Parts: sequence; structure tokens; C-alpha cells
Amino acid sequence: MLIIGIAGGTGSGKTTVVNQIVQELPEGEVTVISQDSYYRDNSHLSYDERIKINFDHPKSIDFELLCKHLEQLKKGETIEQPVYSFVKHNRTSDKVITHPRKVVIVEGILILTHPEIRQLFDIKIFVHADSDERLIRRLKRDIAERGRDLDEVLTRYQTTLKPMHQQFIEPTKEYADIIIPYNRYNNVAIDIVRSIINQRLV
Ligand SMILES: Nc1ncnc2c1ncn2[C@@H]1O[C@H](COP(=O)(O)OP(=O)(O)O)[C@@H](O)[C@H]1O
Ligand SMILES: Nc1ccn([C@@H]2O[C@H](COP(=O)(O)O)[C@@H](O)[C@H]2O)c(=O)n1
Repeated sequence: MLIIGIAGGTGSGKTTVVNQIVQELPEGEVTVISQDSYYRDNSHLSYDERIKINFDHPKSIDFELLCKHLEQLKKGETIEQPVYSFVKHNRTSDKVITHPRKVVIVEGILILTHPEIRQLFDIKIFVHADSDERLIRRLKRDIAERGRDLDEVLTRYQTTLKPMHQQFIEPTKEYADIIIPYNRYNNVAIDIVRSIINQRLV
């Protein structure tokens, strides 16, 4: 099994990169795990309490469960991935049955901050886009897809996204084997990653 970790700031294009990589790989050979699915279960908190959580701090992620699941997949076991709702700011009661595959891609803003999880990755990738580009993309995406408004995204950006990015996410670039510049769509970089994966699949 090949486990690839793809980190990068919010809006850098991680999900887009993963989708591009997966698109042309043989179906049934690859599985994708998003760090977002592993936000902690906060059912004990009210909605008003949950919206105050700093979702860009490593403590917000259930890394213990993510680590356990990756180790299970590595051993050839099937896992039940949690499902997260950005609208409810909480896990739902659903689960996604995930089988081990030849390639497992894990993507998320904070995945390279965790030493044990870093060790599980065969290839570590960091997707880079400038902060103004990321903010613009985040604004458009969160308003279109995650039920946010302009003021909410901008306030969160100033209070948590920017400081957490500087403190926790940007420093993990040093762990990356490959840094993908993604201020624009970068098909050359995607082709390189795909060919590395294809070599392992034969
Ligand atoms: N290179 C790019 N140029 C313009 N828009 C992009 C680019 N990459 C991603 N996007 C858009 O920006 C938004 C955030 O991208 P996404 O892949 O979800 O980022 P991330 O997963 O890193 O938060 C999405 O709406 C996506 O379509
Ligand atoms: N309830 C939540 C939980 C997380 N977020 C934000 O999601 C971002 C990470 O996801 P990306 O797809 O952008 O990598 C992170 O920056 C959190 O602030 C949220 O808005 N609401």
C-alpha cells in the first residue's frame, strides 16, 4: 500500500489536486480520506458553542482515530469513516465503509503536524497558493457550498485562519517531499504525482 499525505492551507486546492490525481487512475485502486471527516465529535456542545470552536487548531482534529484508521487500512482491514457536516459544525451519525486500496490519499490542512501520521506517509505533498488567492477561493467556496456569509468568512479568517496557518500549517511545508505551486491549475505537477503512483501500481 502507498499512503500519500496532501497538506496545504485552506483554499490552496488540495481537494482539487486530489480529484485531478484520482480522475485518471484505475478505479478501485485508490481511496481518499479527508482530514475534515475527523473533526472531533462535539455533540455534547450546543450549536452556539460549536461555532466558536477554532477549527484550524490541531486540537480540533481526532488524530487518534485517523491514525488508528490508517494503521487498520495498512493491515488490510476495512474502516468506518465518520462523516462531517460543515453546516451543523459536527459529525453526523453516518459512516462511510472504506476498504483498503493499493493507494490511500489523505488530505487536510493539518495532517503534516502530527508526527505519527507523518511517519505513515510514503509521500508527503504540500499544495501552495498565496494567501490572497486562498482567501478569495475560500470566500467563494464557503458561500456557495458551506452555507457561510461574507462577514463570517472574513471574521474567521482574521481571528483564526490566518494565525493558525502561520503557526501550524505553513511550518509543515518543511516536511514535504513535493511542493505543488497552485496559484494556477498545475497539470504538469499533477502528471508527475500520477506517474509516481502509476509506477507503484504496476
Ligand atoms: N488553481 C485554482 N484556480 C482557481 N480556483 C481554484 C484552483 N484550485 C481550486 N480552486 C477552487 O478554489 C476552491 C477551494 O479549492 P479546494 O480544492 O476546495 O481547496 P482546499 O481543499 O485546499 O481547501 C474550490 O472552489 C476550487 O474549485
Ligand atoms: N465546522 C467547520 C469545520 C471546519 N471549517 C473550516 O474548514 C477548513 C478546512 O477545510 P478545507 O477544505 O478548506 O481544507 C478549515 O480552515 C476550517 O476553518 C469550517 O469552516 N467549519
